[in-house]
Amino acid sequence: MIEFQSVSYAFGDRPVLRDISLSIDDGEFVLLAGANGSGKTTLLRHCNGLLTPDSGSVRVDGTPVADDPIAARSSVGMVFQHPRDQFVSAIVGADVAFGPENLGLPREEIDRRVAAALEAVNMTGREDDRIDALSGGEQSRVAIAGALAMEPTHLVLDEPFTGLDEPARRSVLARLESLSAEGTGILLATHDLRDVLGLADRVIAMRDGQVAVDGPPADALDELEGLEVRVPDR
Ligand SMILES: Nc1ncnc2c1ncn2[C@@H]1O[C@H](COP(=O)(O)OP(=O)(O)OP(=O)(O)O)[C@@H](O)[C@H]1O
Repeated sequence: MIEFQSVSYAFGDRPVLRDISLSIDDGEFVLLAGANGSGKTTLLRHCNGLLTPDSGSVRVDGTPVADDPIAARSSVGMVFQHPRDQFVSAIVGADVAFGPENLGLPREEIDRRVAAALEAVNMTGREDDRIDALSGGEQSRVAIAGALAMEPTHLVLDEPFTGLDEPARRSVLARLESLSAEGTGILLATHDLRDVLGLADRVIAMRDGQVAVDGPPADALDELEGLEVRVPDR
């Protein structure tokens, strides 16, 4: 479980998160919506200690992130908006294998995870490709594969579908759905709820650093008006 307790955070004198309290259960599939600048990325970056609250606390599986950021980083997989900053290797297979290798897993388990993660993003057989020769969408897919290969307890994704083509998007969505069914908590920030709403257990929408909407998709839809979120036609 990821728990935010009265979390506030400011960049300089600009408050960006204001007294956020919420928890994401294991296996829960949660969409995080809200206008540009409403605080979604800032909230996500608190989940594994990349940012530390000015007040309040964030706990992962009961342990305050501030007490054990390394544990939080291995339990919470993150996929960021700008994957270029996320790569540690020049080659696809080596990059995706990096996290599992750091966990000290046996070679065959690493190979299994890399193959499964690349399959989930429709990049089977691309292990030897150079990352700098990939398109932006392909790089995003490698970044997602890197997080999947860690098989984290929680997965946090910031606009993961930007630049992905339709088959890749469908494949990633299917993988997220099965991970959620297997018990992985998923927190996915998006402006566009159209494809993902059917998979979600819950929608949280932010406005000016606060939680404006929090509920099951069917209830949340009515409340999203005015929050600059694209919703399915009804
Ligand atoms: N490094 C930073 N330094 C100063 N201000 C920042 C920084 N990062 C974000 N902010 C400000 O914090 C506010 C919230 O930003 P955040 O990126 O969390 O919003 P968001 O909801 O993820 O937006 P988007 O939908 O555009 O990704 C914005 O006003 C932004 O300008």
